Amino acid sequence: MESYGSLEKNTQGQPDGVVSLAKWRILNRLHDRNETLYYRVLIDNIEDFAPIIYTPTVGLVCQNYSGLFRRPRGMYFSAKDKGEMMSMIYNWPAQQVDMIVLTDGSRILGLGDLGVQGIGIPIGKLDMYVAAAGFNPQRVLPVMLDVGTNNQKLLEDRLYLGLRQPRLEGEEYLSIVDEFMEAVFSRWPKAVVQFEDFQMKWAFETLQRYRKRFCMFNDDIQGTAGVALAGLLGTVRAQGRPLSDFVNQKIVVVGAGSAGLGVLNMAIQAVSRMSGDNEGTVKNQFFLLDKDGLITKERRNIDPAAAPFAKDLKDVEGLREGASLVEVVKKLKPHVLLGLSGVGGIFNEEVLKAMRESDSTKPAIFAMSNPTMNAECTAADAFKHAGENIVFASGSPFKNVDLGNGKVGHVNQANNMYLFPGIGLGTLLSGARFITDEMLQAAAECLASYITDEEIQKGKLYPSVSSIRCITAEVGAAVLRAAVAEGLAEGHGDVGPRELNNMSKEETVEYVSRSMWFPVYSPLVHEK
Ligand SMILES: NC(=O)C1=CN([C@@H]2O[C@H](COP(=O)(O)OP(=O)(O)OC[C@H]3O[C@@H](n4cnc5c(N)ncnc54)[C@H](O)[C@@H]3O)[C@@H](O)[C@H]2O)C=CC1
Ligand SMILES: CC(=O)C(=O)O
Ligand SMILES: [Mg+2]
Repeated sequence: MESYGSLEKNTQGQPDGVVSLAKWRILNRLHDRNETLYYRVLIDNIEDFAPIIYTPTVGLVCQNYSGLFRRPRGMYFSAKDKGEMMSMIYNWPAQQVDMIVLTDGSRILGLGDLGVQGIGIPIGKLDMYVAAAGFNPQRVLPVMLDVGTNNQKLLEDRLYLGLRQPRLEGEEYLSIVDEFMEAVFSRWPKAVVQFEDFQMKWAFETLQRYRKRFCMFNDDIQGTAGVALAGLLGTVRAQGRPLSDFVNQKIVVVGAGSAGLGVLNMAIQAVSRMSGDNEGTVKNQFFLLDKDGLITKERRNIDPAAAPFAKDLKDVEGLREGASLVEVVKKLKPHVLLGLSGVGGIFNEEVLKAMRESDSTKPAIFAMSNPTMNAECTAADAFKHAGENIVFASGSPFKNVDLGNGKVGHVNQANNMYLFPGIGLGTLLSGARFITDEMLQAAAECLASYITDEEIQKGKLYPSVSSIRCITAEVGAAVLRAAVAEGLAEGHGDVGPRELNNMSKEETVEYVSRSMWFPVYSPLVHEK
């Protein structure tokens, strides 16, 4: 910590990226040298270190990974390993693996295709699994599926570590993922696999293909959706309205990719539960834009995944197919503007100023894209242009904004890190063979109810990252109980389904907390 502190002192005035990378190097070296100590300092300083081992710095690390690479971490399965993956999995030295985070590097944060350099993301996510959910670091596995890259710059970079070929497509691609999944679950049938940062077409396709066969989820689609839903419910409370008023909120979602569509799907399920209406009739309050503007039924070649959310022109009077973001905001005066576009700065001054006319007493602005450069707007700009009355959340951390006269604009971090550790841990301890919508919904509802009315009044939608272990214990317990309620829990270790079933809510939280690994040095000589 002294070394870390003196680095901060000695690098004053240097560009942020240089300083953050230097910090990452210090932590990475410690990770390689002494795992126990690494996780202890991570847990004790999670609020300060999360921005280094996770977003935003992890994005910069991935962009430079081939140059930063010193020692291998995780496992790489390349297209050339076809037919060998079972042997490779059985060669992994750990007896038991509980949690795997898997990527193919095709959409790393908002940074696009980074090929095998994307391995930084599974490593960072699993660091959060250890820090937040107490997974034993000996039992987690970061995985890169190297199916090539379409990033020309990387293909030409002499330091690039991955296969120098265009990405596999179609059946060839799927056969690699199939082989990997079958190999993993034949050795570790009780493992949980998180799909992370796959480009949209494969994110949806693999989720559909595996979710009823294997214990897996897609964090960008499902984890993000739960965090966003919890934040959206918080904004209703922030307006002093009952939760049932959620059905009346006008919500503009910018970005029709895996994350944006995941959020819409989950939010619509929530509205239809609240209103008792079926999903077909509750879509009116949601508006979706992609790079070509407002998506309506007039859209040619509409993506099938976005089609259910396309607007009928008669329902958006005064707007046209492909209307720009500023046109949409001016016309609709939405309660919430939520960005998952990956495009930095698209909530520009004009758009933010238009939010001043919002129909909400407390308009909400969610700039959820990562890393910081890709955020739809900065926190300072949001409070400056949209007004001091807003609630604000971003995917990567920003400092709270000084509004003068002792007033502070609170910055929330709307990031799936609030949920994925609990989804993974709750699922593992439940022993469920797959992850259902009900389990994910329980996770989102748990997070939404974690925050008090008093905190909401201060503009807080999510609890502090420093209490991430407590949050994860609650979320994990909620997921576990949902699995029990659905009759899916088969138990874990010595704790069988009957015991799980008999646990009260408090006992379940206690059980989840007790199951968390904590970094202490294990004695080399045991007491006699
Ligand atoms: N805060 C969080 O927890 C999470 C944040 N994200 C972030 O969300 C972003 C998007 O992720 P995915 O949905 O997986 O990507 P994606 O590539 O599947 O989708 C991006 C979408 O944005 C749209 N888009 C591009 N330019 C646009 C523009 N100028 N105006 C409006 N829409 C535009 C595209 O048409 C596409 O629909 C990334 O930056 C990622 O880091 C993703 C998951 C979780
Ligand atoms: C946070 C995250 O999963 C993403 O930006 O992709
Ligand atoms: Mg992601």
